[in-house]
Amino acid sequence: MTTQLRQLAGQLDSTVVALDFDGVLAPIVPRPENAVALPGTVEVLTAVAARVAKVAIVTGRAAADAVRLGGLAAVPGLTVLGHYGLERWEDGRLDAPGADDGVDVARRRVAELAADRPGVTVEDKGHSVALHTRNAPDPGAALAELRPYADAVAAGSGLQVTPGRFVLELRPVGMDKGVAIRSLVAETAAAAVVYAGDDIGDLPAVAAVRELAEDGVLGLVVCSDAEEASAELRAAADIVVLGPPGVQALLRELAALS
Ligand SMILES: O=P(O)(O)OC[C@H]1O[C@H](O[C@H]2O[C@H](CO)[C@@H](O)[C@H](O)[C@H]2O)[C@H](O)[C@@H](O)[C@@H]1O
Repeated sequence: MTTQLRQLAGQLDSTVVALDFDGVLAPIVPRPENAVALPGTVEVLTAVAARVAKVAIVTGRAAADAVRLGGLAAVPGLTVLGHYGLERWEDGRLDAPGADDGVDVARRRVAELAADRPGVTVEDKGHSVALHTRNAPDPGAALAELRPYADAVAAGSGLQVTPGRFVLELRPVGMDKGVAIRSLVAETAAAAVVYAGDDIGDLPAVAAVRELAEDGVLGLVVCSDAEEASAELRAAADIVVLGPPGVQALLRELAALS
């Protein structure tokens, strides 16, 4: 048994378990549309959901995409917060905001940026657009070269840039995974929260877990590690496991906690 998990014994029924999708439940693959949750994900999430106050997926993906790619509709009581918390999916029902004019502007500019850069692709997520460089000849160099252009497009369209694993996301301001975590804890009146992530976009969730601890909410941060995982998140984590298989093993331990 992972030592840190023992702290949750006796209060699992007032614990929120919140998990990122890509790199945490789903192994990273070259093309976003081909990502799928690791086999066994639905089963382990179902087992955890039966023990805790709430299991939630908090993702940069559109909520419906994460549900579809993960087969997550089969998990009873699951909440999926998409677009870093802008969207909420529950029981097959999706609450989402209206279209953002800034995203419409950015969509056109981002397509122009990708057009003359080999291997750079655009993921249009509706409420945000992402520039992916994983398939460029030098993904890191392409990301660095594109960053100032993405910043300028975001500034001109009232959006923010969230960098990630060979990706630059242009998305509305005002929402992040920290806001999402605080809402989940408040609405469940949770005494403990576990958050698992791997990337820069997860850092606000880590900050929220630490702030909640000051109010007496027990917090555990899990890093789903990989060479490209956020070094800051790895350093801040209470538990470091190796990628989605490591996360799944940890969730199995959590579900079996007595
Ligand atoms: O918050 P998350 O659930 O971690 O989502 C973050 C972004 O993940 C996806 O991109 C990443 O995964 C892709 C599939 O494995 C990979 O090809 C890409 O290089 C990664 O950056 C997703 O495509 C984005 O929309 C998410 O925001």
